[in-house]
Amino acid sequence: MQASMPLNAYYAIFAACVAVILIYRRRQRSLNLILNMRGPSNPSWLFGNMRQLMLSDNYGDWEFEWQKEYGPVYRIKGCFGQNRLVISDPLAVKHIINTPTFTHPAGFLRNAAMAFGKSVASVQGEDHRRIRGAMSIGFSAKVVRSFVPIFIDAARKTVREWELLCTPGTPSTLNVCQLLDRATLDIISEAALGIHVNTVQDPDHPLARSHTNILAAAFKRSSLTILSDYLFGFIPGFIFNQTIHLPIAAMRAVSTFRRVTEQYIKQKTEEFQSKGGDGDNDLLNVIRNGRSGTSKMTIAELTDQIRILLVAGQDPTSVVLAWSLYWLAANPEFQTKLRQEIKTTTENAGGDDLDYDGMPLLNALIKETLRFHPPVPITERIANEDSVLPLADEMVTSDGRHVSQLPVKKGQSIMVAIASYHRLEALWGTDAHHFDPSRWLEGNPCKGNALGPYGHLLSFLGGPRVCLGWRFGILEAQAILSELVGSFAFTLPENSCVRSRLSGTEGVPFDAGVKGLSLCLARI
Ligand code: HEM
Repeated sequence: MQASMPLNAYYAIFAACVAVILIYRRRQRSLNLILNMRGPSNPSWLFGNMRQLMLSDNYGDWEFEWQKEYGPVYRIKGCFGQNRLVISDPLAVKHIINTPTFTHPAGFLRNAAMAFGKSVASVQGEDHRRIRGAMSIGFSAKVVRSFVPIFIDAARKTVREWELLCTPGTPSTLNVCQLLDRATLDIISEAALGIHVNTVQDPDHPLARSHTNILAAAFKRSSLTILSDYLFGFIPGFIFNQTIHLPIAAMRAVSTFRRVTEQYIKQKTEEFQSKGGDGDNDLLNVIRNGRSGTSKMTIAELTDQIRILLVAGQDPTSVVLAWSLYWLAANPEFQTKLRQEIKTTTENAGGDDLDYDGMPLLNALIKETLRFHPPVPITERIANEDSVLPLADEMVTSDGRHVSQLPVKKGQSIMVAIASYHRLEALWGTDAHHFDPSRWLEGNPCKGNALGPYGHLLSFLGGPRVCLGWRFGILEAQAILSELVGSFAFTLPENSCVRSRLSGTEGVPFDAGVKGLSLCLARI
């Protein structure tokens, strides 16, 4: 016979169980700092805060407000309730970009591998060190300087095309992005491969068409791409690799780009061999001839590197040029002074190469543009093992604790907030949210240590995966802007309504809701 327990005892046991669960969960919560971090409320279980972050009307609308409210380290929600960290704290960023524990997410690496092959952007560890080591010879200051005539030639062709499009004597409104995109594509095709595609004058070159299509496919941003970027990381590799055969525009664009680039590189290689190993001074040849021994790349590997250069080396520079022209149009006084600086420097050079680094206004404009509109405003990393992030400033948790370091678990997603880092008032001053190139005229305006290679900016990231082409991009922007600003006066059209929107990984200008930038041009 069963002994019966009084009802009160059941209630007592039930209450005790609930208390144990609550205490356990509370203890777990207090042990897992991420759950106790402050951050915005979650508007959707499916998308979390990702649509606010990635699809906002003006890049940073939400992110900069969150930073103001929660500081340089906070938690947002990703898809399906995932916890993500958003970090602009200088010490934590330095740790993340310099420590091999933190790598690109699997989805990014697979996408990059599918589009470009085994390129420097999609490999890790020893492979990355070897390929980067072999490529770096093509990006020394000396080699990059040898490309200046290519930069100037493309800029002058752009000037001529704009002249044809403008009505003589009156300012004409043009979408400047179209020709900036083509000029930067002409430059990278010639510098990387020695091929004159001349899309500034004829956009219908097969390489240009395949390039445009792959960018269009890769750079779409929507709720669907937010979900697919997240889910792709979970698909087994052998299934993911089959998606290339799907009959959709994006996959057709990838296959065509791979095929077309392969044809051109094969043709260049045959030329190179027929000349007994001698050839043009393009990156393909410089890198091919550069190293011996274990760091030497096979032809297949070289092909993959040229593919990534054609994309990574074109779009961000075009974005910097577009935003620079936008801010010049918005700041006529600065524009006039810059034009005078270009004129004086050109006269002093007397036909020799311009000393671009000796032009304070030009460099102030480029640095402020890179600060205010870093072409890559945010980049994701995953912790591949448990780790502890040091923090420059103490973080306050939602239960009021002050912590000076943040433990992160293996698998944690971290958004390195490049654009937010550039808006930290502690580093850049209380006017960090204002575009003001003059801040660069009296020494370096950043109150912290340099994390990246240029101007204390994070625009090129830093550490072992620092942008390979940062010198190339800066010199290209210097040369092209000198030509364009020396030839045209730029003003904003009436009712100009330009926003920065995320397209792929980049914050590009959108004018009245459409990708591009309309400016009024008048020939000087
Ligand atoms: C002003 C223009 C540019 C900006 C702001 C820029 C920015 C960046 C950033 C932020 C990264 C790191 C992305 C990440 O890890 O998430 C990167 C990587 C890279 N960039 Fe640039 N970039 C520019 C121009 C160029 C140019 C002109 C080239 C080549 C000619 C280039 C080639 C590369 C390559 C190959 C990588 C991958 C490096 C690696 O993973 O080791 N970039 N760039």
